Amino acid sequence: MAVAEFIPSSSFTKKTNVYSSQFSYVSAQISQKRRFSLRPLPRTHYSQICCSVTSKEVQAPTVVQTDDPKKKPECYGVFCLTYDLKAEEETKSWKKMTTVSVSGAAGMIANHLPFKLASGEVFGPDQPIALRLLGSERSILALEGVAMELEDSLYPLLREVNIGTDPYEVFQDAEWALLIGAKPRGPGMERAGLLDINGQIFAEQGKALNDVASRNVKVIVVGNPCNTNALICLKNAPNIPAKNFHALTRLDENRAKCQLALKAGVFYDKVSNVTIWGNHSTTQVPDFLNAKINGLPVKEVIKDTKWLEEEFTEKVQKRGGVLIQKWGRSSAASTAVSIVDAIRSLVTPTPEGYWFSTGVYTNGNPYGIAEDIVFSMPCRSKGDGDYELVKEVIFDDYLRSRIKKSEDELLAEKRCVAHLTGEGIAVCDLPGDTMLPGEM
Ligand SMILES: NC(=O)C1=CN([C@@H]2O[C@H](COP(=O)(O)OP(=O)(O)OC[C@H]3O[C@@H](n4cnc5c(N)ncnc54)[C@H](OP(=O)(O)O)[C@@H]3O)[C@@H](O)[C@H]2O)C=CC1
Ligand SMILES: O=C([O-])CC(=O)C(=O)O
Repeated sequence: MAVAEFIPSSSFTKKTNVYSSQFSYVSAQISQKRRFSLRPLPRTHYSQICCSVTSKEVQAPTVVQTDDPKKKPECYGVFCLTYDLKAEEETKSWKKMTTVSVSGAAGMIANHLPFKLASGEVFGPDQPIALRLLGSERSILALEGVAMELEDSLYPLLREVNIGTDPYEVFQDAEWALLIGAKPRGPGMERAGLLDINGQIFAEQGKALNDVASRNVKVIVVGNPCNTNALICLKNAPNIPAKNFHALTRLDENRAKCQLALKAGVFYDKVSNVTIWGNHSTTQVPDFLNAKINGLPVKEVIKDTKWLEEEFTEKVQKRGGVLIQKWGRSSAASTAVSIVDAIRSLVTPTPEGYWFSTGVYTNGNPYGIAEDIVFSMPCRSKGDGDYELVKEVIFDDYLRSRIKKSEDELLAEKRCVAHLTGEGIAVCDLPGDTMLPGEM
């Protein structure tokens, strides 16, 4: 019985490909519901199954005979393979496969992210996933390399890997779209130029998502400038709820937690309720007024207000830039970790009294922030992929004035990309200090 056609590694005939034999083999077995292997077998058994494969067919694995019949009750053929039956039991409790599309999949962040997604640490140990990786003509070989490494990692939950260069193919039925690919900034580059070039990418990808992704796809925009790119993306995807689009500001939240922990002399798990308000730029506002350390307001633990308003705030705002100076490239591993955190926060119920930051579409927000932009705000989730805004936050003049600055910046960015959001002619009047973290 032919259940899978083996595609040799490195063989790509179409723009989007199921990558290599391992994955086509595994997915074909799922659809056939074969008794003997509903998921990749444990390492020790894997080669046994592989070796029984002819060029066109997957055949039943060779039955393992016991030397001493007394040791094992009578069994017949495939029923001797008790470990496989156990595997079937395990996979029975698995959820339906979820499809995750990742753009910029051959870049630095993607060096880390797909492996975390495949490991089960993001969506859970019972959530099989299909990974669809988007690259370009210039990165297709590197993307093949990513797929090979995924293959060699033997992740049981990773059931399919596709790579491709056409977002209309790679985003097909995506339930999660992690949009990382964007042109990096260069020295002397005008901000407006960056918005325009990267904006085009997100306009195109928004259209593709609109046409082919799941109607309830959750989109996390990472590529900078992520807030306005997320706005462009959602405006080009009118058939997907605007609420489903996020700009990644979780890295900023994590950075802020780290700085507060350092100052207070506590481990960072004691720091909570840190909101990043506004833009993922140097106008972002790490909120120390509502944040907590060991359940107490930060200001009761760190009494140095000058430090909080000046040093702390600036440190978080400019952390990306300082890192670029040290590393010679922008944060990649910690960004991947923060994407994991951002997804987990949406697929896990937020514990009572806590919240997390994410950049979301302003549409009836309770804080008086301008509508129709993507603004980072405090959110909670029931764990269903959706979120609600947190109402129990307080403001003072300092916080309000800082939030206003970030709001002004985002409104200016929005005017600058009006041609990409279908709102007329672009007018770029960006304030002078709208450099992205890391822009030098
Ligand atoms: N929101 C946040 O917290 C953070 C955001 N970022 C942003 O994430 C993005 C990706 O970062 P990182 O993975 O380190 O970057 P890399 O330069 O390593 O990879 C970026 C990828 O983007 C793709 N890309 C798409 N369009 C273009 C284009 N026009 N020119 C050049 N490359 C393009 C490229 O892949 P291909 O050739 O396949 O298209 C490239 O591999 C950047 O915009 C970065 O600023 C980074 C850190 C934190
Ligand atoms: O500035 C960059 O390109 C990377 C970035 O967003 C960050 O590290 O926060």
